[in-house]
Amino acid sequence: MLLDHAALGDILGVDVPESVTSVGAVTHDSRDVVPGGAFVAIPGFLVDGVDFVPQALSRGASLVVAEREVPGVPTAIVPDARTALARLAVEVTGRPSEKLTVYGITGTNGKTTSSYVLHAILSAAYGTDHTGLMTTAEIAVGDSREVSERTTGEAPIVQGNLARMVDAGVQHVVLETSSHGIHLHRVLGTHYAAALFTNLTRDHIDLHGTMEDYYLTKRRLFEWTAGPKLSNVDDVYGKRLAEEIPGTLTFGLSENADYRIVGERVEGGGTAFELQTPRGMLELKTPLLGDYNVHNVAGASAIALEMGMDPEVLVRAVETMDQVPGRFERVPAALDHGIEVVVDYAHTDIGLQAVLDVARDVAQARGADARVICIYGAAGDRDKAKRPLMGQVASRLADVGIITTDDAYSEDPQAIADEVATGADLSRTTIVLDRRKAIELALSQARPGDVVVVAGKGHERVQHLPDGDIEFHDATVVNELLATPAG
Ligand SMILES: CC(=O)N[C@H]1[C@@H](OP(=O)(O)OP(=O)(O)OC[C@H]2O[C@@H](n3ccc(=O)[nH]c3=O)[C@H](O)[C@@H]2O)O[C@H](CO)[C@@H](O)[C@@H]1O[C@H](C)C(=O)N[C@@H](C)C(=O)N[C@H](CCC(=O)O)C(=O)O
Ligand SMILES: Nc1ncnc2c1ncn2[C@@H]1O[C@H](COP(=O)(O)OP(=O)(O)OP(=O)(O)O)[C@@H](O)[C@H]1O
Repeated sequence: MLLDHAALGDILGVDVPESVTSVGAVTHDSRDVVPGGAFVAIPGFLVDGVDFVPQALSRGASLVVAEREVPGVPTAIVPDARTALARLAVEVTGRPSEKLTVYGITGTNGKTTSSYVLHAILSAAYGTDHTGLMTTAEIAVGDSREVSERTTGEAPIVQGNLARMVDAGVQHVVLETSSHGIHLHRVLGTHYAAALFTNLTRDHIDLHGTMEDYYLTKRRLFEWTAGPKLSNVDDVYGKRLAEEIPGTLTFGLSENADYRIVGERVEGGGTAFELQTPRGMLELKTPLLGDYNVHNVAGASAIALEMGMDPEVLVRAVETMDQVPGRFERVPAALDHGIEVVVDYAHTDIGLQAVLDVARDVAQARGADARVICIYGAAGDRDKAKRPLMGQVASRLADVGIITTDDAYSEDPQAIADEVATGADLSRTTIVLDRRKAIELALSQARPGDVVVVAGKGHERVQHLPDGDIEFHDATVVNELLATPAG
C-alpha cells in the first residue's frame, strides 16, 4: 500500500522531509531496501542502523527514519525507531491482522508445541489453505511451509507474512509471540483475537533484567487482546495473570481450572486425558508424549473451544495431528532397526530433564533392559552456567551420554564440551565433537529396545561453528546414517 506524505506524517507523528512524496515498503535492514521504500535505522545492541543509511540510499530508499540526525540526509527523526518501524509496517501492509483472526501464544516453554496443536485444530476446522502459522520452527502460509529464522520476526517480517496470508486467502493465524517480540515492538499494532499463556520460568533476564519485567512484558499480550484469553493456572505467573487480567479463563490440573485436565495416562503410544470444560467433558488423545504436552494440548484446545470450535472436529484433530518438528520428534525409520530415535530442541538443563524423563518412560515401555542414550551439548556465546548442569542432568537421567557440539558460534567446541563434562559421570560419558560422528556412535551402540535422544538442535538446519555455518539437520543425519549399511 502506498503511503503519501501526509499519511507518513500522521503515522510517525513527526515532520517528514518535504522531498518524500510516498513510501511503498519499509525495512530495518539496508540489505532489504527496495526502491521507493523506507529505511528505519535501529540503534542495535551491536551496531547502529544509522551506519547503514548510505547503503539504504544507494538501494533507492525514499525515506530515512532514525532517532537522531543523519548528517547530510533528510531524515524523519522519531523518539523510538522500533515503534516507528512497527507503525509503518502495519500501515504499509494494509493492517493485515485486522483482516485475520490472530491467535497469540506466549510463555517461556511450550509456545511452539501449543502453536502446532492449535494450528492442527484450526486446519481441521477451516482447511490448511485457510490457516497460517508463525513459529520458531516454521512459517506456514496456507499449504506452503518455510523454515523460520526467529520466533517472532521484526515488524516488517511479521506484518509482511500476515499480508501474504491475507493475499493467499488465509483466515486463521497462530502467531507464536516471544517476549522479545513484545519488548522490541515487533508485534506492535497487531490485532490479536485470542491469547494463550503457557508458563513463565527464568529466561531472557539479559533482555528483561528481572522476572517481574519479563512477566509484565508477556502480560501486555493479554492487555491488548479483547477476545478469549486462556492462562495456565498451574503456573505461578499464569495464576497471577488470570487474577490480574479480567476475563481470563484458566486451564490446568487445578480443581479450580475452567478447563480442567483429569485422568492423564499413556495410551496407544501417545497420551490420553479428559478435559472438563465449562460445556462438558471431552476425551482427548494425542500422539504427543510427556506431562508438559498435556498442558500444551489442553491450552490450545481451550482457546479453540472458547473461539467456538466444534468439539468433535477438535477431538479428531488432536488425535491425528502430525509430530511437531524437532519437539520429541520420533524418527520412524529407527523402528525398523528395533530402536527409537528422538530429536528434541532441549538446549538447557531444564529442557534436557523434560525430554529425558519422557524418554525414560518410553524406554521402560519397550523393555526392562532398554537404555536411554543421550547426545547433547551446549551452545557457545550463551549462558555458561547451564553447561555443567546439562552434564549432571544427562548423567542422572540417561544410561549413556555423548557430549557433542551444539551451535558453538565463536567458542572452541572442545572447551565447551569440557565444561559440560565437569558435571557429567565420566564413566558413562564420551566426548565426540563432530556431531555427525556422535550420532553415528550412538546408533552403533544402540541395542534393540534402546531410546536414543539427539538433543539441542531440534528442527534447525544450520550449525553455527567458529569456522562458519554448515548445513546440519539432526533428523536428516539420523535417516542418512540408518540408511547406511554398518561397515
Ligand atoms: C539481542 C537481540 O535481540 N538482538 C536484535 C538486535 O540485534 P543487534 O542489536 O545486534 O543489531 P544488528 O542486528 O547487528 O544491527 C542493528 C540494525 O542494523 C541493521 N543492519 C545491519 C547490518 C546491515 O548490513 N544493514 C543493516 O541495516 C539491522 O537490520 C538492525 O536493524 O536487533 C536486530 C534487528 O532488529 C535483531 O534482529 C536482533 O535479534 C537477534 C537476531 C536475536 O537473535 N534475537 C533473539 C535473542 C530473539 O529475538 N529471540 C526471540 C525468542 C526467544 C525465545 O523465545 O526463546 C525471538 O523472538 O526469536
Ligand atoms: N508446557 C510446557 N512446560 C514445560 N516445558 C515444556 C512445555 N512444553 C514444552 N516444554 C519443553 O520445552 C521444549 C521446547 O518446547 P517448545 O518449542 O514447544 O517451547 P517454546 O516455548 O516454543 O520454546 P522455543 O521458542 O525455544 O522453541 C520442549 O522440548 C520441552 O522439553
